[in-house]
Amino acid sequence: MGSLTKSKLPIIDFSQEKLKPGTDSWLSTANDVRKALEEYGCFVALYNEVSPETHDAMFSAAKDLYDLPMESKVKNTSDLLGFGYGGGFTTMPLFEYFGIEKATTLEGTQTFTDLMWPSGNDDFCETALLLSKKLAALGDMVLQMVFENYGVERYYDTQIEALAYLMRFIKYRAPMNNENNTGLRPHTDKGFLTILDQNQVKGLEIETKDGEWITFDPSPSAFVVVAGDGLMVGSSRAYDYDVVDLGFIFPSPQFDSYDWKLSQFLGQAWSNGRIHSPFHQVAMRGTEDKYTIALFSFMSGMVETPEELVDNQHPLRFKPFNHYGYLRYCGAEGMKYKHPIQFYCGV
Ligand SMILES: O=C(O)CCC(=O)C(=O)O
Ligand SMILES: [Fe+2]
Repeated sequence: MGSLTKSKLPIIDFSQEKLKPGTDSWLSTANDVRKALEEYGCFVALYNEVSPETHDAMFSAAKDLYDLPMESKVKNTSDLLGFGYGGGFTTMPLFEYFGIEKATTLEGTQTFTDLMWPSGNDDFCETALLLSKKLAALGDMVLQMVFENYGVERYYDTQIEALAYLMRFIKYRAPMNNENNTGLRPHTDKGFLTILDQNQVKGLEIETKDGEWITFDPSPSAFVVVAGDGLMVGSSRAYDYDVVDLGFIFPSPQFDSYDWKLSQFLGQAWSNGRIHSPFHQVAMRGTEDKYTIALFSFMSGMVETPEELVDNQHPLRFKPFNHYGYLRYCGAEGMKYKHPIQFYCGV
C-alpha cells in the first residue's frame, strides 16, 4: 500500500449559473469530468443545490438511526451485500450502515422510515427524499456529460431510466484506545456512480493509479463523485488477478455473509476500461465519529459497452452483464477477488 500524500483530488464546480447543456461552460466542465474520471476515477463536486441547511438537517436526523435498538435495526434486511443493515464486523468494528433502496422515491424513503420508526419520523423521511433526489440529479448530470463527451449520448435517456438508486447511511465510530482504526477496508465500488456526502470528520482516502493515498477534506457543499466498476468497462488500467482476503466485504453479524449487497465496479465496465474505478478506504485518525451518506446507482438490467467505445486500440474487455447478477456474484464467489468484474464478465 502506498503512502498518504498531500495531493488533492480534482475539484469541479457544478454551482455555475451558466451550466446548461450545450453552453461553453457545460462543454468545458464535461471535459474536466472525463479527464478526472479517467485519471483519478473520482473528483470533488462543488454543488450548491444541496443547501447547508439540508446537509445539516440530514446528518442531524440520521444520528437517531444509530441509537435505535438492535431489534429495530436488523429489520432492514436485504439479500444483497451492503443494502440492508450491517454492523459489528470483526474486521471493521467501527463501521455500521443502513441501506435504503429506491431512495429517490417517496415509496423507498417511507418504507424504510416506517420500518425503523413505526410511530413515524417525517423529518427523516422528507429530508432523505430531498437529499437523495438532489444527489441523483448531480449524478445524472455527470453521466450526461460522460455520455456526451464520449459521443454516445444516444444511449443516455434509456440508461438513465434504467438506473436504480441505493442510499446508504454510514457511521464510523471513533476508535477506542489501541483499537484498530480501520473504518472501511480498501475496495472499489461495484455500481455505476457513487456520490458521497460527509460530515466534517476526515477519514476517506482514495488511491491514485500510482499507489498514493489522497485524504479528502470534507466541507458541506463538496461531494465526492466516485466511478464504480460498471462505468470502468472502458479503463486502460491493467488488471491484476490477486486473490485477496475477505476483509473488504461487509459480513453481517445477524445473518450469514450473503446478507448484504454490493455497490461498486460499474463505471469501468461500461466505458471499456477508459474510466478508472479507484480503490478507496476509510481510516479513522481522530477522536470524533464520522458520518457519511452515500448514493449509489446501479443499472437495473444489462450493462453493455457501447459499440462506439470498441475499436482496434480498445478491444472489447467486458461481455454484457446483468448488474444485479454481478452484485450477487460479488457477495458470493467474487468476494475472493480484488477485481471480481474481470472474473465475472472479462473477455
Ligand atoms: O464513508 C465514506 O467516505 C466512504 C464510503 C464508501 O466508500 C462506500 O460505502 O462504499
Ligand atoms: Fe466505496
